[in-house]
Amino acid sequence: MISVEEAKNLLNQHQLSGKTGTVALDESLGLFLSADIQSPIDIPFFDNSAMDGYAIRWQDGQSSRKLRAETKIRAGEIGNFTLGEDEAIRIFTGAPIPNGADTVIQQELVSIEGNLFNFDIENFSKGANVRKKGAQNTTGTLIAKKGSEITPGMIGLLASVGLDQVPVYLPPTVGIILTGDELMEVGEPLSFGKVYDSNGHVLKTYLQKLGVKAIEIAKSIDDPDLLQSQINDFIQRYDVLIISGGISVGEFDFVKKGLENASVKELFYKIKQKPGKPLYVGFRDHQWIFALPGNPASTLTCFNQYVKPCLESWMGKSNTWQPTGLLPLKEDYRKKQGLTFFLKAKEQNGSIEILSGQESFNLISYGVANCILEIPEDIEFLPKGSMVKFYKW
Ligand SMILES: Nc1nc2c(c(=O)[nH]1)N[C@H]1C(S)=C(S)[C@@H](COP(=O)(O)OP(=O)(O)OC[C@H]3O[C@@H](n4cnc5c(N)ncnc54)[C@H](O)[C@@H]3O)O[C@H]1N2
Ligand code: MOO
Repeated sequence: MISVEEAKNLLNQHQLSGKTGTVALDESLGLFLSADIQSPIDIPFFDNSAMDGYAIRWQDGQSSRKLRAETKIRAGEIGNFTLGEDEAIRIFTGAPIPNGADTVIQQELVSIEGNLFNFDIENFSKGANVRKKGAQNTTGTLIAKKGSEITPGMIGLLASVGLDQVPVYLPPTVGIILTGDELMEVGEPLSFGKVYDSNGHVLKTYLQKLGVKAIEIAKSIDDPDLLQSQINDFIQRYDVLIISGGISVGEFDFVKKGLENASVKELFYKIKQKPGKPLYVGFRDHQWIFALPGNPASTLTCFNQYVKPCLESWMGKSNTWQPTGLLPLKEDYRKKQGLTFFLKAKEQNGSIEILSGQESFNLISYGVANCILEIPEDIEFLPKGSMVKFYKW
């Protein structure tokens, strides 16, 4: 059995990265850029007004001038206007500045008497309220770096320069096999001896949260031949194979043998941790294979701690093994030495509360947990206030 640290080091050294490609801008949220982005155009594309008001020529140097009443320049205007000497032209936010003008006086700060436009010149400087062409970026400027996460803000930036397709690291395709004769689908009345499948729902939705779209789930009864044919089939068709359950030492745990038969190379099996001790990770060519212990808390914890960082690095994210941070414990904590404990916890107001209901079958604490806490193998007691590593979902 290896330690948590050894397992994470092995995975980190064996990183697999995904293919690159392009996706539609609106499909790119949460993915990572696979190339630097240079702006194809100047933004703003033309000098335009930052206010509803009046465009003037500063050099006229007067606080009173003729209002050219027949002209109004709106946003979207494509006409070409020129400001005469000692003139002011009505203009609206986003509209192109007329030739000859260089300043906009905001409408609340002017007075109009008949055809005469007046303002207090002391309140303005040359260039006021004009958004200059290229002020955001000029053509060819590096606006986003390779490896950056595509956030809603990044999508706004890329849209502002007109990109409809975005170069990204493509997410892996994932096949999930859920093992166990006892599994029933949610929505049906539960029978004696059975359990609702929760792992399938956790894995599918957690993968979706990470940006994985191509997901297929198969259920397998505890029959070695059926399991073998499902493993063989999924391993041909998916970048990543995740199996839930059947990886322990019971008579009906056929997963490890099935993976060996499919030429999967074992990276490790069993970690000194609770929950999730019998975690198995293997690989084949450019594929990850994760066999997660079936207990629900073990599946979720192993996904958060091991599968998620591997898939995030596949998708171009960096530093995926870092904890979210360190925070002080709200109460004393005691455990046995020898295993790293991952605990469901709640981070709130700068401290960490360990929740009750930590058993491997018990999902109650997961309903309120917003992070997983790591207590190292050699620790027996941590007094209140001790700094601990935590990992957000
Ligand atoms: N003799 C030993 N027995 C066990 C050991 C051990 O070291 N020696 N390890 C225990 C630990 S720790 C874990 S974790 C489990 C892992 O077992 P498996 O990966 O083989 O998982 P299963 O036996 O198939 O299932 C375990 C448990 O989880 C429930 N389950 C399974 N799949 C689902 C699902 N999709 N949704 C909800 N619940 C699921 C299943 O009904 C079992 O109760 O082994 C221990 N045993
Ligand atoms: O480690 Mo098992 O994952 O305790 O239930």
